[in-house]
Parts: sequence; structure tokens; C-alpha cells
Amino acid sequence: MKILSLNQIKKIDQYCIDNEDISSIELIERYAKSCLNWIIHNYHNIQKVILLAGNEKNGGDGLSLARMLSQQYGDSTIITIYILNISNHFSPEFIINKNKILKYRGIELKTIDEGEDFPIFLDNKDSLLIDAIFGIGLNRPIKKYWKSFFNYINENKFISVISIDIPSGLFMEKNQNNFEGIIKATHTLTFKSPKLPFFLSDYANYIGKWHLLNIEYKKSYTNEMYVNNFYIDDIFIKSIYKKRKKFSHKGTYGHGLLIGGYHGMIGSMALSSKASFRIGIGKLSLYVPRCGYQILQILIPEAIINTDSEDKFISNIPPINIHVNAIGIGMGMGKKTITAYALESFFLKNKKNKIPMVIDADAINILANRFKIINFIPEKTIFTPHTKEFRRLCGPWKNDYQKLNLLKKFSKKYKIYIVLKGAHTVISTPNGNLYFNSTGNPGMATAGSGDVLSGMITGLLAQGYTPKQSCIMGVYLHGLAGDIASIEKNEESIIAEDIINYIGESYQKIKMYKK
Ligand SMILES: NC(=O)C1=CN([C@@H]2O[C@H](COP(=O)(O)OP(=O)(O)OC[C@H]3O[C@@H](n4cnc5c(N)ncnc54)[C@H](O)[C@@H]3O)[C@@H](O)[C@H]2O)[C@@H](O)CC1
Repeated sequence: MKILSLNQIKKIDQYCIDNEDISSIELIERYAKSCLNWIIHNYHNIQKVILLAGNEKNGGDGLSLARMLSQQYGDSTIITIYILNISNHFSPEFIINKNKILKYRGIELKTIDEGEDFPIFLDNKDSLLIDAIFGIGLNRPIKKYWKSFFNYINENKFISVISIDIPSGLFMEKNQNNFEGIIKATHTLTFKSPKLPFFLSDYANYIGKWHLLNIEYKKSYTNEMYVNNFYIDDIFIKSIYKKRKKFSHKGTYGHGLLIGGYHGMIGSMALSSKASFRIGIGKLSLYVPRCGYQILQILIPEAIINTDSEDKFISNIPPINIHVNAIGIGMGMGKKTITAYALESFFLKNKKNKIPMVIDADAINILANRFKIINFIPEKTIFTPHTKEFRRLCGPWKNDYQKLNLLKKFSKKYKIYIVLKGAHTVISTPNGNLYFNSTGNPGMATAGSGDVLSGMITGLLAQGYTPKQSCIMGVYLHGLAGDIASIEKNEESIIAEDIINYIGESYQKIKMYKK
């Protein structure tokens, strides 16, 4: 799914108005109706609603929603609207909806002017607060008084705070270091496209859980819209997924090579290997220090195991003399100088053979310390750092926007894919596109989860998925397996092994997706 820019979202509204013979007011009704349906579905017996309305279109959405809530719940729900007189301009959408509201005796209408004492919300704990002050139209910093008011709202406790489209005070684009005076939503009900800040940890506290509501409009309006940012959704995954063929054999699904392990860290190789098999690799060879031999033979009887001459660490990686379709390197490998030399000479020797490769964990750390190695890395190689590893590789950043820019720059410069792991893992491609993952949960922040991911991506590469498809499919299935594990085991109890065990169910799920 495309992540649209502010201008593109506004264009869709205009297309609807121009081509579907509906007015802006009717459009607002559609938005408000979808919010109403979401609220009905998620809250039963709402006793009190407090709605904060701005005086432009987002306020219009809010007023229309208040009217619908009153029609839905009747006298059993007390609705109080506060109109914030932030400016003296009122959009027609706001005015028309306000006039409609005046006819509803069940709705109490109040105003707040700049400078006056903040209202006291007596029954706040029993109230649902709806924020329809600013939507995506916020285009300049808000005044001090209103910032303080938004902060005051955040200090009050409500059943939930629901922001329409985007929390008020948050810019849709170019937020940079703006963290002051933003409404903290429990839920953000958004339309047409997820907004970029939804994927940035800096803003997670303000956005809460976001929901993309289904709005009727011709999806073809977005066909011609060019974007750099994408959200990995079901349809996208279904279009990538390759069904296994009846007349196939283990050779059809590729031969992978995993290189890594260190005394005391052999478990990471076990996790990567199991994940490669569970994702469907045909054959797998491992290269590990000698101390890993016995345990890996026992844990992964399916794998072929080759060992280094050293017992506890890797000292030399021999040239690849078998047919290998994909390499995964670095899991639990340690950073000993001799291992770093071995890695450097391995990359140098294989510079020209262009076998698709995943570089993970300590291989990234070694590379960060001996940066010239990057010149031996073939194009389209996949890096899978977590935030700290990425910082070691690329240097610091001041905010999430800068982090995304660094990511794009690095991928473009070295023509590599970077899978930056975290909530909404983001994949950057050599042509500067970003893909944000939609699956996963905090339970996956557990030792070995990254080893599982590198094994999965290597397994997909070996099966013939392109590097881009392998990254996208890998992070999605990894997150989905984690999501199933969270239902079965609870987020707190997930261990890396659980993610591996639910890869099969994840495949099962994506097979059911509609194209
Ligand atoms: N036809 C449309 O464009 C539709 C818009 N919709 C809603 O309208 C929202 C966008 O509407 P608008 O563009 O009217 O903008 P908003 O309602 O988000 O309000 C922002 C407006 O307030 C003013 N403003 C911006 N920054 C300000 C500041 N710091 N202090 C004071 N005033 C400021 C600007 O005039 C700006 O247009 C969407 O998020 C969505 O909720 C939906 O109702 C669907 C239809």
C-alpha cells in the first residue's frame, strides 16, 4: 500500500468531489460515518462524550460525528462539544455542521477562547474524548495557549482519547523536533493512507493505536501517484508469495550457507538454521567453530555442518566450492580480530561471485569498525541491523526523520538493502524507497529474534525470491509468526523458538489472503 503525501491525500478528496458528484459536506459524512461505525464496534454503553472541535474541516468531521453519535445513542449518552476558537476563520464544512448540531437538544455546545481558564472536565474518567481540532491541515506551529491546552488535555484521564485522522498538534510531514503540545491519543482513526509519523517511534506516544478506516472512493485515483514510502499489507504479500510446485525437489528450493557462531553463542546459528528450514529452504550448510559441531548436529539433523580449524571462533572462511544460492553471515560470530580478518578476506574472495547475501549482527559490527570492507560487498546485499548496529554503521541522528534519510542515503550509495529492525521494521532499497512492516509486536523483542529473521531471509533468497521480495516477505512472516505466538503464548512469554514454530501457521494465513 502506498503511503501518500499530504498533497496526494488532498488530491484524492478533490477527485472524489470532481468525479463522484459529491460535495465536500457529503464527503465529511462518509468520514464521520466510518468513525461512528468504528466507535459502535469498539465501545458499548458510552455514557459521556466530550468532543473538541477546531473550526476547519477536521472540526467539521467531529461535529458530523457528534450528530451521528447522538442519533445512535439518543438521550442515554451525554455529548458535550467544545469549539476551540483558534482562529476567526471558519470553513463552510464547519459552519454547516455546526448549524445542524444546533437542532440537537441532546448536545451541549460550548466554546473556548484563547486566554480563558481551561474547562474542568468533572466526569472525565467516564467520558470518551474525541479530538477533532486539527487534522492533516496543520501547517504552522500552534500558539502557546493552545499548546498548554493540549497538554492540559493530556493530563486529564478519559476512558479513551480518539483522534480523527491525526492527533491535533502533530504535523503530517516535517515534524522534526516538535514534541510540545500534541494530543496523546489512545486511538487514531485515519483515512485513505497511514501517515508517515505513524511509523516513527518518536511519535508513538501521541498516535496510540492507529486504524485505517475504509472510506469509499475509487482506488484507481492513487494508481498514477508516485511515492517512495510503502506499507507492507496483505495484498502486497499475496502478490509476492510463490506456491510450491508439485514436481519439485529439494534442489528447487535452493541451498543456503550460514556462517557464524562463537563459543557460547552457537545457539544463534541453531535459531537461524531452524528458521531457514521452516521458511522452506531445500538444503542448508553451516560453517561454525569446532565447538558448534556436536550441538548443531543434534539440534539440526537436517543441516550439513563444516567447521573451522579453531575450536571457539572462526579464524578462516574457506572459498565456496559448493553450489550455494544464498549466504547468511554474522549471527553470533563475535568480533575477534582474527574473525574480522577472516570476514574481510571472505568478502574479498567472493566479491565477484554475486551470491545473494544477508549480513547480520557481528558481521555488521565488524564492518562498522573496518569500513573499507563495504567496498567488497556486492550490490543488492541485505543488511539486517537493529538500531544500535545501524548507528555504529552510519553514525548518529537527532530524530526519526533524520534516521530515515540516513537509511535511504546509505542504501542508495552502496546499492544495498537495509532491514532496520524494530517496531514497524523498515526496509530501504537501493533506489531510495522505504517499506514499513505491518506485523509484529513487542513480545518479539527477545534474544534470538534477529537470528530467526536472518535465517528466514536467507531461506527466501535461496528459494529464488529476489532480495527485495525476501526482505519484505521475511519481515512480514517473521512479524506474523510473532503475532500468532503472542496470541498463543502472550507477548511477555514469547521466545525466539516460538517465532520459528509459527512460521508454518503464518504461511497458512497468507495463503488465505485475497489478491
Ligand atoms: N474535503 C476535504 O478536504 C476533507 C477533509 N477531511 C478532514 O479535514 C482535515 C483537513 O482539513 P483542513 O485542511 O481544513 O485542515 P484542518 O481541519 O486539519 O485544520 C487546519 C487548518 O487550520 C489552519 N491552521 C493550520 N495550522 C494552524 C495553526 N497552527 N494555528 C491555527 N490555525 C492553523 C489552516 O487554515 C488549516 O487549513 C483532514 O484531516 C480530515 O479530517 C475529511 O473530512 C474529508 C474531506
